[in-house]
Amino acid sequence: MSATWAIATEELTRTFTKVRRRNWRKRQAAAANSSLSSPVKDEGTFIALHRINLQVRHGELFGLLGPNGAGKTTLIKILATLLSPTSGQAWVNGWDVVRQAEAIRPHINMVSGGESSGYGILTVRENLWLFARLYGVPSRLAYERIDRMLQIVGLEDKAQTRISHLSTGQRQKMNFCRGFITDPKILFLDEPTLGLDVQSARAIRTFIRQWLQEQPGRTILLTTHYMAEAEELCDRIAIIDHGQLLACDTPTALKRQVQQYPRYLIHLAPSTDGWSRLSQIPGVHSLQIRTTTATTDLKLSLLEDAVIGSVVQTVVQHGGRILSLQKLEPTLEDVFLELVGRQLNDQEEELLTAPVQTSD
Ligand SMILES: Nc1ncnc2c1ncn2[C@@H]1O[C@H](COP(=O)(O)OP(=O)(O)OP(=O)(O)O)[C@@H](O)[C@H]1O
Repeated sequence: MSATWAIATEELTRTFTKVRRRNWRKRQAAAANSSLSSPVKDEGTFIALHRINLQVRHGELFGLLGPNGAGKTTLIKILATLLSPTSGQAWVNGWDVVRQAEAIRPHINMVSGGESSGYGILTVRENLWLFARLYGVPSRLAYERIDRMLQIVGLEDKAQTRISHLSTGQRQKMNFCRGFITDPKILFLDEPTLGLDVQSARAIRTFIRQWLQEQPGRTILLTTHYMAEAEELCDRIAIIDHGQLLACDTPTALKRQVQQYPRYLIHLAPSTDGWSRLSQIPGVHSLQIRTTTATTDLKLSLLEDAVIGSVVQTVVQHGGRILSLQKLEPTLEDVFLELVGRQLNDQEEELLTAPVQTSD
């Protein structure tokens, strides 16, 4: 495969062997007392990645979105040459991840949210300098980059602090800096803003964009649980679940896939009137009614935008007091729900996907 793509995979598959540990200790003891060299294991195979075909362009910010256990980290580890595929192939900058791992490594870097890398007795600045030197970055340039990065993530006052004295979030910020000080051509960011406060996460997102714009050709593969983050940052997004690639496109194109009809949400002052009559209006495709103590919410899907006029008229004629009316644009959450069958972030659940309580 030529270097046309920053990252490419073909039928990439990774399985893990499941070892059932029933009676493990008993069997170990039995083996120790017998001529058997090791206990017998019941084994099964678990498919973490199944025939993934993916192409990421040079200069792209490409997102991997998927629930826990979807296979995101496994994919990143294979691309970062830390794990071998079971079958299929993968290339980074045109090099094969198995046969040409040595060629790939100087040009990539990887940051995993929540990792605890580094040497506790060294300070933040010393740790980062050490990593930069391992990649052959000249000492002065390394210090320049370190100081810039620490400033960007707001960690400059901790530069001389031993990393064993850092909080989890501060350590995460340091790891983020580590990813950039080697100026990689291709960077793997696995949940880079996991657990960070809102302001720090925003600063990191701004920097990621800026870093890509500074020099064309740099590529980032990012995994995140945060839909808004994926939507804000990524040029294209791949949605994976149970090791399978379910969709891959720009956020706009993905959202277009799930919205067939224009949708509207009307908040009414609480009322008990028979709003199900709205579904009789020509052009109303579907209607959901949800009643809370504060409002009666009508979610409508219409054959065309013009129908909203008749809906409003009917509501007013029947004494409905409209508190607000909004057109609902599809979100990545809708796409995810449609493809995966459940939400990525339960806490982000909103009216759009909440069960309809009544339909009077
Ligand atoms: N070394 C391993 N041995 C056995 N199973 C593994 C191993 N590594 C990962 N798995 C399994 O492979 C599946 C995919 O894991 P992976 O870490 O890639 O998911 P993920 O999408 O990154 O999830 P998360 O969002 O929770 O980090 C999981 O079911 C996991 O239990």
